[in-house]
Amino acid sequence: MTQTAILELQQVTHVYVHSKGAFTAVENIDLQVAPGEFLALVGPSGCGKTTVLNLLAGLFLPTVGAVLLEGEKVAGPSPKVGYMLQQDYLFPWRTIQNNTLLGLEIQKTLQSNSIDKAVKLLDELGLPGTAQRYSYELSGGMRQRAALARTLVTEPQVLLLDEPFSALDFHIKLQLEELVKSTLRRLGKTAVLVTHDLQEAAAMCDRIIVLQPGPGRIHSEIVVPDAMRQVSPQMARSMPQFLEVLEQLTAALQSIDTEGGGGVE
Ligand SMILES: Nc1ncnc2c1ncn2[C@@H]1O[C@H](COP(=O)(O)OP(=O)(O)OP(=O)(O)O)[C@@H](O)[C@H]1O
Repeated sequence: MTQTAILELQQVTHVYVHSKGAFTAVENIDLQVAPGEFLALVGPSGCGKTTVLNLLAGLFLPTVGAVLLEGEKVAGPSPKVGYMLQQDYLFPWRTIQNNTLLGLEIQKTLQSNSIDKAVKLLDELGLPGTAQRYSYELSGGMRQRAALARTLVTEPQVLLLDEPFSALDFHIKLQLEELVKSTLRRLGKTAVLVTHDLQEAAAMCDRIIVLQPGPGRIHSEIVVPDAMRQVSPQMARSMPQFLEVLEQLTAALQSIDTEGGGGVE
């Protein structure tokens, strides 16, 4: 075990077993995520990005190998890990405040100050005055902000983000990239982002892991230059190093394509 890793995959292979047989989705994955690190997982469709995220979340256990959270073997979902998806999954019959409180209710950790905490978080995430409104009254970008509030209210150490911005308009997506990066940095969280958007990975993350399919393995990793990591995603997009990272990513995906590992998205 690497002492400094908050999350770790050790020689992880995952096989899905279904009625027609077994399918190896990912094989021999070794991966460490440092505390406070922002890691992106990219790669062609079907290379195992969501499988890796679900393994990190403890939603299922690896067929071979181990997943460690703070050095402890993961045996199921942990309150230390929050998960945010492309769809917001807000309940339409609950107010935004009560949607935000859902995680605390599930964890049975609701306290007298929980409502204040939820409302403060909604304010901080740019949703003042929405606590008593319903999700159908909000725009897609506002709903994803509410989903982020619901994920953060339980104070997870690690956030797993599975294409959380992919259903949004470009400029809303840029706004949320700014908000998520600045909020998670301020709170000192660790994050793993799955995305098909190479620009998003380059603008938001410290390190990018490129996976290749057939079965899913690590193809390469790209460390984002320090200068880009210190600034907002929007500023990172305007730096010359941004194009260099994109070129490296494109070359990695092209080489996977050439090797016949699957289509590049
Ligand atoms: N429950 C399951 N049962 C059987 N096979 C599965 C299951 N879930 C995923 N797979 C297969 O495992 C492989 C990896 O899937 P996964 O969803 O992790 O890939 P992905 O890189 O996230 O794909 P995408 O980019 O399209 O979302 C795919 O070939 C997929 O068909």
